Amino acid sequence: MTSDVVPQQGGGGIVVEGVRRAFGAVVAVEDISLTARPGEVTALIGPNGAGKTTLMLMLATLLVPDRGTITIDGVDPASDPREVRRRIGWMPDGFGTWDALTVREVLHTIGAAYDMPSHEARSRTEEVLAQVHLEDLADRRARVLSRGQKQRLGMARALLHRPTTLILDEPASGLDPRSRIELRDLLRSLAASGTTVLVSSHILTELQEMADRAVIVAGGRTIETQTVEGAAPVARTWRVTALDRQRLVAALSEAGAAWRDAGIAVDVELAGDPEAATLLERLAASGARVTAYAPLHGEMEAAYLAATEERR
Ligand SMILES: Nc1ncnc2c1ncn2[C@@H]1O[C@H](COP(=O)(O)OP(=O)(O)OP(=O)(O)O)[C@@H](O)[C@H]1O
Repeated sequence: MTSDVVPQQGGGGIVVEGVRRAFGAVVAVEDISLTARPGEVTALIGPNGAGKTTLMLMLATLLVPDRGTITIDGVDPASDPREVRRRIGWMPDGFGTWDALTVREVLHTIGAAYDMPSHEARSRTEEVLAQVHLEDLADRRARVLSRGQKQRLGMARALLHRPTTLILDEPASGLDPRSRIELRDLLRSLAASGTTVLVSSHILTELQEMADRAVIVAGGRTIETQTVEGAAPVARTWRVTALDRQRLVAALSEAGAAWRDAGIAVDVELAGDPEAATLLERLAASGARVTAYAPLHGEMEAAYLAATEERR
């Protein structure tokens, strides 16, 4: 094993087709298909128990599917787990570390596990410590790290061997606001340099800014895949406030808009952004003096709510 970036065979990225995995009578993943492309950040989102972690464990070679196929850079994790482990950086949701070692020693040990020559493991350790902003804590014992600091160490571990593919299960949980922004920027820059990034999270506002594509799963099945830019036409609620509420309500009724009271504001259901723009023009002309006009949920949140509504 070396630390060089591994050339991709054929179609790179992650391709999952019709995958199922049960634990006895519990079907954790029923039928999931998805593609995560090199150079993109793909968000894996879905309710608790949807099967996201189980799928990621299969991608990370730690579980074998009962049915369906998985390839990572064209390699099947079930038949060639060693090769897949060379290509992937895996950050589980909660992981143990060697508590007696320092942060730096943990990374040196990981480097050795990837058969990196010692000098290379050392220089690469310094690079990833800088990438995740852990330089100042490099000589602390891993056991005294805070939760967010442990998350950053997990990210450093995942990056150490320069994987082509990152599989990250809730990497932002426990991170403070600045660290979240830094993680987002890091993932974007890794994607820009050709890495395939698959990331699960429940924080949709954050994924909205980070991801190119979202795959929504529920009940162990893929229920929707969409590009983040393509998410805009979804129907969603817009919250409106105006200095003259009476005129606002009259103008909404005149426009035939479906609205309801929301305290000092009014919530309006609109089919998409073009309808929102047209309504805003009418409200401006009505003399209601609109002071705020914005969607209640981001595009990804709205798409998620719509896609998962009937499964509640
Ligand atoms: N080893 C196991 N044995 C039995 N059931 C399991 C096992 N692992 C997962 N499950 C079940 O499979 C389903 C999917 O779990 P999974 O952890 O993959 O969901 P998730 O989408 O990651 O959820 P969350 O968002 O809460 O992390 C759940 O109902 C869970 O209880």
